[in-house]
Amino acid sequence: MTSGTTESGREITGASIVLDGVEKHFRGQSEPAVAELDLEIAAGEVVAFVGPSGCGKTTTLKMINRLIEPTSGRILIDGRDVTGVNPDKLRQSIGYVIQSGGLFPHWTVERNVGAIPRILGWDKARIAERTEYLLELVGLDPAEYAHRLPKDMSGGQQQRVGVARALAADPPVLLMDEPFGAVDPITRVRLQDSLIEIHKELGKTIVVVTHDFEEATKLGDRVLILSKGGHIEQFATPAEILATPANEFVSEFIGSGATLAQLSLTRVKDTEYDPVTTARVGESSAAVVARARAQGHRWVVVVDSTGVPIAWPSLDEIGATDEVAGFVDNRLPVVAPSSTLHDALDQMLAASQGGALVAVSGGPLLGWVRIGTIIEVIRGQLGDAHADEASYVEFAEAEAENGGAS
Ligand SMILES: Nc1ncnc2c1ncn2[C@@H]1O[C@H](COP(=O)(O)OP(=O)(O)OP(=O)(O)O)[C@@H](O)[C@H]1O
Repeated sequence: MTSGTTESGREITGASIVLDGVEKHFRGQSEPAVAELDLEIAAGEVVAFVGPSGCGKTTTLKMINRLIEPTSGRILIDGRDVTGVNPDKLRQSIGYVIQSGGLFPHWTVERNVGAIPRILGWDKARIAERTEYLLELVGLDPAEYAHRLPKDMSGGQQQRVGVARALAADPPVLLMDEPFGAVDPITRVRLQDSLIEIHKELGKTIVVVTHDFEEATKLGDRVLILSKGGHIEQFATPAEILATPANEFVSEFIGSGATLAQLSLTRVKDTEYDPVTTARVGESSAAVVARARAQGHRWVVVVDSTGVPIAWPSLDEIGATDEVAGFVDNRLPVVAPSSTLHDALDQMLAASQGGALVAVSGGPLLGWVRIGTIIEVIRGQLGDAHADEASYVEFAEAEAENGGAS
């Protein structure tokens, strides 16, 4: 395992992955699914594989943990050739997450997460401690979820358990095959944000296969664009790919998604937040209104006992009852600092609000970001070179004027 720190000072616990002339020729097929692929992924890096259907993304991913045996070539993890290693042993050291979660439906969450540590012979106390840590890491309260069955959880929650399970034995590498492909768009954004947080915390090497170029630009430090036969068209940072597509294939592939992907290059944390007045359920409404007025705020954010925002009422709405009500607004636009500007705009427009609250998942409320702030950033990004995209800005501005919390 490689040690050291990233630019942000985080410890790298991931391992490098090298594919050296790797090829997969399925029996009965005239062409190889993946031909002579050379690829180097640095320790602690997140790499997203994208490309048209059938280009060999999944085959390449599954060769890394040898769920698919390469026909030829070498695969090195942390410098060690793993093509001759016992595949079961190898898979215990590489986390793997698939689209549907792949959980055992009749096992509790706790049992699912502890599956590999049990095979590795960990004692019960160590497994219990690790499970609790991991459930918290993926944003699930252990007290509430450890004893649940996957069938009694939402798709997004099951995916969180899938990630916890994949990380159970602290593998240096995490492979993910369309991990968020089967959940609704809002859950998808939250799961992406959680993955970014987890990566920041753990510094693993992550390889993620996705159909969605925008998701690739959001998650990947670098994006690998493949064409048929696992041919590399471009392997570069999202910004590089958008600024200088390597060839016509890449330009066409990113084509209509390019504008949205531009918005994905800037994160909410790169913009300015405005402060909010918060209120607790049951507090005196008059005191809350006075506090908000003193700050010049026309809205307050009601938070639950753990500090998680639950509603964003106006002062008139707050003043309608003596005490702050515990109403939970299920459409509340909340984004994480790692969310992209595109995620933030989506949330605002879906909620018909002129802003979105910024909160670390399950953590403190940091403030709110105005649609106007985002529009300014987009304007700067698009510049004059993309005058036609101005219509998107106008659309967003019109939405902002039509109402919401700005
Ligand atoms: N088990 C198999 N036997 C024979 N051919 C296979 C097998 N698995 C994949 N292939 C073929 O290999 C090629 C690459 O498939 P692969 O699943 O890796 O593509 P992909 O890029 O992940 O596609 P998608 O985005 O549709 O999942 C395809 O032509 C596919 O039909």
